[in-house]
Amino acid sequence: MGIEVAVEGLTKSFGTQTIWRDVTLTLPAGEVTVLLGPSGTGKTVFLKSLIGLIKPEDGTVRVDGVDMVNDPDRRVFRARKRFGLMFQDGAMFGSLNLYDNIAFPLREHTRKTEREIRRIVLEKMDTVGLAGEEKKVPGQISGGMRKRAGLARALVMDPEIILCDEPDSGLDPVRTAHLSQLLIDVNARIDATMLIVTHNIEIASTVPDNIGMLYRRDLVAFGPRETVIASEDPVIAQFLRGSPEGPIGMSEEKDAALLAEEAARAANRPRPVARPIEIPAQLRPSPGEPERSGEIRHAARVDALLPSLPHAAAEAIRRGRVATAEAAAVAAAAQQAAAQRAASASQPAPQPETHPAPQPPPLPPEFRPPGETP
Ligand SMILES: Nc1ncnc2c1ncn2[C@@H]1O[C@H](COP(=O)(O)OP(=O)(O)OP(=O)(O)O)[C@@H](O)[C@H]1O
Repeated sequence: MGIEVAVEGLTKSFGTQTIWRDVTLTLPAGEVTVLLGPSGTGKTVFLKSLIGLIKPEDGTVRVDGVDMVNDPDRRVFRARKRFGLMFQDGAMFGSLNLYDNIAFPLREHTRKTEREIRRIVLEKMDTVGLAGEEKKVPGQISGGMRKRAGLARALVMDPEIILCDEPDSGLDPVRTAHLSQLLIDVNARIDATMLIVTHNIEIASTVPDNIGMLYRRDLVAFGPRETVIASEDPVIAQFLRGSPEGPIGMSEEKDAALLAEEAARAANRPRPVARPIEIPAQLRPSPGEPERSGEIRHAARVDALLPSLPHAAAEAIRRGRVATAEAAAVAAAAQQAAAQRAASASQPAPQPETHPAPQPPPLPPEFRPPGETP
């Protein structure tokens, strides 16, 4: 089970350069959170601050009673073992094969026997789809495999919190989609609290329970994925659309002259037709994986927020949930059909059978379309 990470009033500078100030957020236990932000806004610095590798000047990061910013090194070092870290480049030792790279934290930080280490390493390599690749060295494998090896290494110490720094960097869209699914499956299996730093809008809109965004030295958004995607804030909307138009410029922020020029250009264009907000379905665990308990807790929090949201956002959340439930029903039907095919292939005389169509989970009353009864 994952544990909560509570960040309060965190401020970090290097010399005269303020990276971010007064950042307050909570990574809810067992949920997946994505941290977005233009390049150079200090996302990696934030990850390093959570594990006490970088010390902010102000604020606290509390992990089960330990303050990773202000407590003595001994306590911070012990608490750091509860984190699993997946670095951008995989951070593999080039001279060690994958097995030894993944075994490294166990040999370094535990007194486990080689037999126990072998069991754990092979299990984690299997989890990330690298079974049989133990002897390869990092130079012999693709970027996607290196990422998965990095994830396997992050998992060997049974972390309660997993931090992933740009897990998708350098990956093609198909491998990024596989990695997204893998992260969701890992979350379903071990219920760890996860924080993923990424620029990838597809990951941000379909993977996490929560989204945070850093911009101009502030945390400008933090909340459930649905409410952030439905936000009308121009910075968030521009980032999620990946559009050059808006307050975010080439060097993080645009100057006033450029913004005024853009506004004048926009005023001369016909107004675009307002489109309804769309909240994509969230990825679900693969068939055979457990349900994510983080997802259930997250849904309850979103329910509590609904009455305070603008009508359009609440409606978009309702449609998003219907889409997620429909996607789940389609996946369940496909799984059932595959199981039927497998069963009939092994039977000499298949019997025709009828099955009721899978039902999506019931929606809470405020999500039901008008006139629909449960
Ligand atoms: N140890 C350090 N000493 C001085 N400045 C640093 C240090 N580490 C990071 N910085 C500065 O902090 C700023 C934020 O860096 P960081 O790598 O956290 O940004 P980021 O949001 O992760 O960027 P990207 O999305 O491009 O990876 C940069 O200006 C960087 O130069």
